[in-house]
Amino acid sequence: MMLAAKRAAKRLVDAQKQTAWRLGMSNRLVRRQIGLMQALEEVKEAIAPEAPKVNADLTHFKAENEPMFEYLKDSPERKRVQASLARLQSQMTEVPIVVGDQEKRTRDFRFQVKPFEHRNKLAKFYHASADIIQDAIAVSIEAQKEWEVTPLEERAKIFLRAADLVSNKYRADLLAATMLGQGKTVWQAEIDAAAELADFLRMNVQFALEMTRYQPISTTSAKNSMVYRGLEGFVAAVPPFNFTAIGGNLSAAPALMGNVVLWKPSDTAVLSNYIVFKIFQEAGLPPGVINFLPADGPTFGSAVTRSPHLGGINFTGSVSTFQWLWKKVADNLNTYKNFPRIVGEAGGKNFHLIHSSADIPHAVNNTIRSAFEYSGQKCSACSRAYVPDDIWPEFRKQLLEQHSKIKLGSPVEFDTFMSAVIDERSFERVKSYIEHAHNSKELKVIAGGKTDKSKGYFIEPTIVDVTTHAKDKIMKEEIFGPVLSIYVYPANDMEGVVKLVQTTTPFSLTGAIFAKDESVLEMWRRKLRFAAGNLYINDKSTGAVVGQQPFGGARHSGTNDKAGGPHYLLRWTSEQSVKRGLVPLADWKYKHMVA
Ligand SMILES: NC(=O)c1ccc[n+]([C@@H]2O[C@H](COP(=O)([O-])OP(=O)(O)OC[C@H]3O[C@@H](n4cnc5c(N)ncnc54)[C@H](O)[C@@H]3O)[C@@H](O)[C@H]2O)c1
Ligand SMILES: N[C@@H](CCC=O)C(=O)O
Repeated sequence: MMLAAKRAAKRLVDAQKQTAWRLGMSNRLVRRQIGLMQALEEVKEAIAPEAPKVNADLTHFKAENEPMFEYLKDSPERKRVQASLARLQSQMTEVPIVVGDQEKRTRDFRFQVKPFEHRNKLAKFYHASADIIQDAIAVSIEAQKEWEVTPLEERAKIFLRAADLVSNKYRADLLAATMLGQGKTVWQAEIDAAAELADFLRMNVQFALEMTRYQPISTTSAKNSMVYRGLEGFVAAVPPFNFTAIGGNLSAAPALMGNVVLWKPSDTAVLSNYIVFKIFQEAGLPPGVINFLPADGPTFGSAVTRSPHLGGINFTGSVSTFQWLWKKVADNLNTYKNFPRIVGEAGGKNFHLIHSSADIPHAVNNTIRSAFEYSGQKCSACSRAYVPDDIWPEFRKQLLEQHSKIKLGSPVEFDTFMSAVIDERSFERVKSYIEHAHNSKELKVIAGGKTDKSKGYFIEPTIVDVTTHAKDKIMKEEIFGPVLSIYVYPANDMEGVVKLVQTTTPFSLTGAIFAKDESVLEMWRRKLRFAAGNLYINDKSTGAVVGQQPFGGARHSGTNDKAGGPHYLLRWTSEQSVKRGLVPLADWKYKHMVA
């Protein structure tokens, strides 16, 4: 692209020189002026983000992880994001409900605010009523007739085009909406709304093509085949607020496999999710395949679980919401045409387990990042750490030193490391855990601990020493905020600490072990086999990359269907086995029956 830009710029300069030289020669001047304008167009095209390109032949399609920008000072990518930030902040975007090709608005409107300046409204959106949700079900079932029989390659091309729009044309807007609406710093927005989203869209295409390549064995007497159908009915996609990419994936992955979808975005991520939805439209997704339905959670949950057409639920969020939905499905089981597929990724209480042989600065830096990046609002965030007493004094010193350098502030300032938590409900919940730590004789707040919601929902990165109380609720329950609790264990009690990690919480999402001693790593790996769906060795518990660390946990952390992995799409297809007989049957009797 740089070469093209240089060439176009040179043509522009040449055209300008010649224009000046020929000034006064009117007919040539006109031609020159035309040349000048053409050259200007070329420059604009060359410096603009690349236009989407989709390979027409997908036979050997292999997806690659999206390269990431760093947003250094004065870089073109930072300027693009700054322009998008300025634009989105200067207006209030209106987000309609979209059912089929119809935009809808209701009297029940709300505003999405910036978590770090909650008086500022970013978007106005409308909640869909139960009637609109019913309409959307009917529209989607109608759309399914054509979409489900559209060849996979055709569906795939739409999502590949969408991925290119994410990587290029709308990258800056997606980042800006995620920064302003969900309070992410530019880097956190880049890994989510650009890289992870583009990766989900492309990798899912590769996985779908690979999966559907499987065909059963045929013989001389029968030709066998496998048909990869969508589910009969619609899929309800219900994402959380914290990852723009998850909204895109929960809706696009089922749609890629021939399903129709009702996508209910989170109220606190509605703007970024709407941009993703618009990208799907621009990429060519037919109306009604994915319907965009901001709504009150229980209203949406009740409406979709009441419908006989419910084919599946693709959920990510808290355990309590997931359990609520599952119970509703159980209550309505007799009304469904099919057993709905239920995929749910839920919360975590993720651990960093550190050994005496660990590289201390490495473990400290990883713990700071995992516990506090995006204010601890990742399902994978480290919120409990186990440090042996023989290295604790040094570990503590380094941890507090690094902690003191963290900047808590507005995410639109590029030196900010973490910003406000998402909303007042979350602020109050996290604050209650910090107050519990302040008030408990057994817990000691050793860093942070202050909160302030006057301007934004700010909570200091907080570190709690749980000293003797390894099973305090602060070590057990998901907090989903910037609170790290540390238990200092006797270095010689390796069995004891492993048991604590295993049994303290009902979750099993992510966990990290830090040691240089290989025998310890091996032993911990074996003993913690069921303690984490994603286990990290000498690396932090956050930051799973699509196609590299397929993501998900078991126990109360979810159904562990591994988004970003090759098997996820199996949940969104209902296979049909077809046998075609090739040889006429001349006699119904078996050979052993004939004398
Ligand atoms: N395991 C994972 O992959 C993963 C990834 C991201 C987030 N999470 C989890 O998500 C949670 C944070 O997200 P959140 O606060 O948005 O979660 P949440 O459970 O409050 O909400 C999730 C979604 O469910 C909707 N909802 C709420 N009640 C509903 C109901 N009765 N019926 C239908 N929908 C309903 C919400 O509006 C939202 O869209 C944390 O627990 C975190 O660990 C898990
Ligand atoms: N992809 C994320 C997990 C999503 C949960 O919030 C990570 O691994 O950090």
